[in-house]
Amino acid sequence: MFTRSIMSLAFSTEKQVAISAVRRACSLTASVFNRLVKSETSTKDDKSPVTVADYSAQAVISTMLAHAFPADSIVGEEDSSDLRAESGSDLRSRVIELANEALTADLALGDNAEWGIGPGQAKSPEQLLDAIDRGNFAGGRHGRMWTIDPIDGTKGFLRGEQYAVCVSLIVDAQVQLGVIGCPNLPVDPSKPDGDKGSLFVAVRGQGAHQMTLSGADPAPLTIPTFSLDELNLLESVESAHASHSFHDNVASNLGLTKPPTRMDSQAKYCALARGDGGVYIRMLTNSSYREKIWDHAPGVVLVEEAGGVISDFRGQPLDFGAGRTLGENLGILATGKKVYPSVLEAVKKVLSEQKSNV
Ligand SMILES: Nc1ncnc2c1ncn2[C@@H]1O[C@H](COP(=O)(O)O)[C@@H](OP(=O)(O)O)[C@H]1O
Ligand SMILES: [Mg+2]
Ligand SMILES: [Mg+2]
Ligand SMILES: [Mg+2]
Repeated sequence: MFTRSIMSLAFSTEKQVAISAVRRACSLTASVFNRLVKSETSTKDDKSPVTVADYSAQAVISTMLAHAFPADSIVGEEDSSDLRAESGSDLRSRVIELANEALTADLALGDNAEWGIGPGQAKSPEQLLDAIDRGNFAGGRHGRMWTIDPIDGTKGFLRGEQYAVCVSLIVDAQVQLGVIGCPNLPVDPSKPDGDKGSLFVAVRGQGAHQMTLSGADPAPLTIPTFSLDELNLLESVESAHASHSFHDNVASNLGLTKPPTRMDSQAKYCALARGDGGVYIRMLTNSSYREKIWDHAPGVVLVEEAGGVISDFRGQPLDFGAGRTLGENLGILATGKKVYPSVLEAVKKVLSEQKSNV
C-alpha cells in the first residue's frame, strides 16, 4: 500500500513543472508567431533557422527547471553565443523582453512562484543568457538530465504549420517523463478546423495523456490496434531531414495504400499516440547526421506509454546515454505493437536492398 502510493507520486512535481514551463513557452511562441518579422530569424552554423522565439522559450523553460531542480543538468538545443555577440544586441534585447514577459505573467492553476515565475520575477539579461547556456550539458549515461527543444520544427513554425515545444526528463539514460505542447495541432483530429492547441504528457508507468494547452479535457491515449491495410506513414515535411524515397519503398513493401502524412516536429509522435497515423518513420538523408536526443526523448515515452514500440531500424532501443545525440542508432521507427514486427521486417528488407544497390 505504502509502496503503491509512493509509486503513484513518482515524478509528480517534475511533471507539473514541465507542463507549466511548456505552457508558458507555448503562449510565448504563439504570440511571437503573430508578431514575427524576418529580421528575427537567423541561420545557425548548421544552416538551420533559429528565431527569437526559440531562444526566449529555452530561456523560460530552463529558468523554471533550474529554480525547481537546481541539481539537474539540462541538454537544450540552443546556446546564447549569437546573442552575446556584438551583432546580436537587437536580437538579445527582444529575447530578454519576451522571456521576461512570459516569466512574469500571472500564475495559472498548478503554477508555483518557487519556480521563478509570476509578477515581479523578471530576470536580468545575464541570468537569462546563463539560463539558455545551462542547456549546454554534454549528456551521458548516469544521473538526471532534462532535454529542451524550445521549438521543434522551427521550419514548420515559420510556415505557420506544426511545431512543438518539447521537454523530457531522462534518468540514467531512460526517458521517464515527456511533455509536448503543440499550439497548432487540432484538439480533435477529426475536426481539423476546430480548436487548436494540444498538450501531450507521459510519465513512465503512468500512461500517456492528451489535454488542451490550458489543461482541459485530459484523456488517456492508446494506439489503436491497426491492421496493415489501415496504416499510413507519418514523416517529416522536410526532404532534407528524412528520406521520403526510402519511406516510399517501405510503404510499397508493406503494400500500404494510404498516402503518407507529412508533418513537422514531434507532433508526429503525438499523432501516432492518438491513432491519427500508424507509423512514424525517419530515415537519414545524410549518413554523417546524428539525431539529437531532444528531437526524440519526449516522443519515446509518449509512444511507449500509449502502448506502442519505438526502435531504430535494427530493432535496437534508442540510446539516450551517448551524449547530445543518439550515437549509433540508425533510423527511427515507431508504431503499434501488433504491426511493429512486419514494419521492422519491411524496413530491414529495404535497407538490405539499398546496400546491395550501392
Ligand atoms: N539533416 C537532418 N536530418 C535529420 N534531422 C534533421 C536534419 N537537420 C535538422 N534536423 C532536425 O529535424 C528537426 C525537425 O524535425 P522534423 O523534420 O521531423 O520536423 C529539427 O528540429 P528543430 O526544428 O528543433 O531544429 C532538427 O533538429
Ligand atoms: Mg533547430
Ligand atoms: Mg528539434
Ligand atoms: Mg528546435
